[in-house]
Amino acid sequence: MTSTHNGATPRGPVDSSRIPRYAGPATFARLPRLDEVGTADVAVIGVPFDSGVSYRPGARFGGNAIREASRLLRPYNPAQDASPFALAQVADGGDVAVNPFNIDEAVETVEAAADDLLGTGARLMTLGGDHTIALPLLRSVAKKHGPVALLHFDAHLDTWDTYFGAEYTHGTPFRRAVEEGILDTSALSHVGTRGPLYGKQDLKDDEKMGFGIVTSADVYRRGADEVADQLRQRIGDRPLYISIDIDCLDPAHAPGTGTPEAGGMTSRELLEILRGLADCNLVSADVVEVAPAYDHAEITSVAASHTAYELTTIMSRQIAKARTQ
Ligand SMILES: N=C(N)NCCCC(=O)O
Ligand SMILES: [Zn+2]
Ligand SMILES: [Zn+2]
Repeated sequence: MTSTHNGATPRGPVDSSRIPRYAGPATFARLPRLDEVGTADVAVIGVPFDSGVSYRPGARFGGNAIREASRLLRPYNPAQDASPFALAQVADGGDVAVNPFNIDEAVETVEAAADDLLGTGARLMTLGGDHTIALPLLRSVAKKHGPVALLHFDAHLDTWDTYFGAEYTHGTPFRRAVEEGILDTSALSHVGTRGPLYGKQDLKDDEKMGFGIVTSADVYRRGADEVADQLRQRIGDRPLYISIDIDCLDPAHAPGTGTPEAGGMTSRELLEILRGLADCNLVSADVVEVAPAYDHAEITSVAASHTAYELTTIMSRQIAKARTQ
């Protein structure tokens, strides 16, 4: 049996063969709460914040919708041949209580919460929230690891400058992050990019910041395996942060989001690309922009819960591997 960093056997999810999976309060994958286990190797947290959006609001409800949709996740992940919740202690740290009326303060609160959790040795699996929250999360991760490689799955670049004069919005986190020097600009990629822009300059600015782009059409034409291989080569063994805007998926696969764009990836393509990155040094990740009010039959939150499950599995495998070295 594997042990956690404090030597204990990981406490896993509620046993769904004894307690029906639809019963009781929803934590991610029916895992224990962080306060029930003390510390965790991977802390799943929610950030109920959507004051940075440019179009439809509602991502403040995303974290809890993902938790609800994650009740059906099972403990063994055949795609990565791993039992993520036995390899490492994964626990649900609840929500960060962020100010909905003051974006600057909310950004500070998220950074401080991430500092606290990363300080305990945990990696973070954050459930958003709008994409604004990636900036404070990256700040915190960079304090620990130095500038990190970034894989950004999104229909949008999110490297725009300001909206209505505001610097911290869901369309601007990665420009701020590059300006602050918290990203390793030799390993930055957008995946799933598509849709109309404000002008051609958007792409030129983005390229100058160091980003490579794998469009949604590239994924379709070249296939998930080839894309994952190329990304893996670019990332190497650098500390990696993965930020997943659920609108990287086609609206057919993720209707419940704030700024939908036609022509996106399938959930199968996204999951397969992630599985192809299983050996990368994933230090933390987020899944954001799930807006349940626009969802149908939990299509979006089911896709998001499986996405977070793959990311959590990658981290748990890495943690277990590091322990045996
Ligand atoms: N991060 C997300 N989802 N969207 C950014 C879109 C910014 C815009 O409306 O131009
Ligand atoms: Zn987006
Ligand atoms: Zn985004």
